[in-house]
Amino acid sequence: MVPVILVLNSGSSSIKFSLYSGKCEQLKGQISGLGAEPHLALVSHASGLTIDRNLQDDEGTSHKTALAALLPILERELGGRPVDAVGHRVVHGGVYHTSPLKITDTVLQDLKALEPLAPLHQPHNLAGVEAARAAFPGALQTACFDTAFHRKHPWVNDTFALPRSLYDEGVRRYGFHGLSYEFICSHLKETRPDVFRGRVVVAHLGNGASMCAIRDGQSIGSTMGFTALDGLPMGTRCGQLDPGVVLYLLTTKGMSADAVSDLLYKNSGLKGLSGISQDMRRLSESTDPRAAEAIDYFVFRIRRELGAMAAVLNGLDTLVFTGGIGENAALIRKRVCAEQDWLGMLIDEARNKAREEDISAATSQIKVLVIPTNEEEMIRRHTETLLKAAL
Ligand SMILES: Nc1ncnc2c1ncn2[C@@H]1O[C@H](COP(=O)(O)OP(=O)(O)O)[C@@H](O)[C@H]1O
Ligand SMILES: CC(=O)OP(=O)(O)O
Ligand SMILES: [Mg+2]
Repeated sequence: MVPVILVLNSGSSSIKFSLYSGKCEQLKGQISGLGAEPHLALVSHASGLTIDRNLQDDEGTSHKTALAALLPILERELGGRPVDAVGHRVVHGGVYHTSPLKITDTVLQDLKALEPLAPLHQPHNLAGVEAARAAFPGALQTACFDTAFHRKHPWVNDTFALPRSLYDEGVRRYGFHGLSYEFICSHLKETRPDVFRGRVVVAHLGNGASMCAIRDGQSIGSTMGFTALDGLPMGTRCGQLDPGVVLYLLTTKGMSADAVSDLLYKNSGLKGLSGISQDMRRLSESTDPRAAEAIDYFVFRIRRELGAMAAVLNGLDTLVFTGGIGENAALIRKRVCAEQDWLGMLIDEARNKAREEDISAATSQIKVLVIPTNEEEMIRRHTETLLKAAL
């Protein structure tokens, strides 16, 4: 029998979901704007059902209520067919979870303990697990980790220069967006094996944003660290920060730990710098100079990290853009790739605007690609493997 697999990717303000019959995607959608302007968009390739509507107040207040609104729709779509497995994106797997696994009560407890290290994601990921366990009690539940892809990166990229005891207790540079990087690698391996074997930097630029240096499909290093706060500035997260700033906020300004956490996770990044929005589309359309400055900083940090990664990789063969901004914002791609003569990197304006997969100019020494990521498909593959192993 072809297995039915549901994938849930619960993010900071959204729930992305896909329903598969075997390898075939049957339905895909997302609930966005949770807690603000919740919206449900869904397309079923199987039944032709499309939904594109705002959620009612009581449906969109939290991840839990949104899932409760979604589940009857999925059940109708399934028409009585049981769900064999539910695959979940779990952002933080800590030191020990280095590959996808079946969720048991013990695993769930373990993952809950990591909530403080990913407060924007982990509680929502696990709320998704609990909702799915209640709705589909017979189904295998799996956790697929954002951190797993990076666990074999070199020690120099895994550690901070802190006393060893902290490393030993798990204060490490984990790195995130691993399911996205894994998907990009599998796409490259299949369609461009020469590129796959080379020196690759992937820029996953979405509401959360990070970059990863990759060789032979292996993570060499990434911009995110112990938490998903580090590295590039994001929609609402600060990115790289002198830890002295945190000490200043706590001591001189007397802020509470919760207030500092809110500041760094929810009110910094593009939102904090612009004072307007966390949304790149809105900032790009704005004439406010603060919006332009927020974008300047975003682009500056990407270029800086690209230089650092090219140095670590001893050169660069390919740059890949992905994520909501990487896939859709031609102007950001153009600005990241402008004046990169030292790298010999040049993009073709027309191809960039048309969002072709290969946007490099004919004379460019570096390939520049735009590849839509698919974290849900990666979770499906892992879940299918675990399902087969469980039979
Ligand atoms: N056409 C576009 N131009 C610029 N930014 C865009 C465009 N489409 C989407 N984005 C941006 O992509 C970001 C969301 O990326 P996404 O990867 O979907 O986020 P998440 O991290 O929540 O999965 C938002 O900042 C949004 O404004
Ligand atoms: C890890 C992370 O930042 O995820 P997202 O991009 O979904 O916010
Ligand atoms: Mg994302």
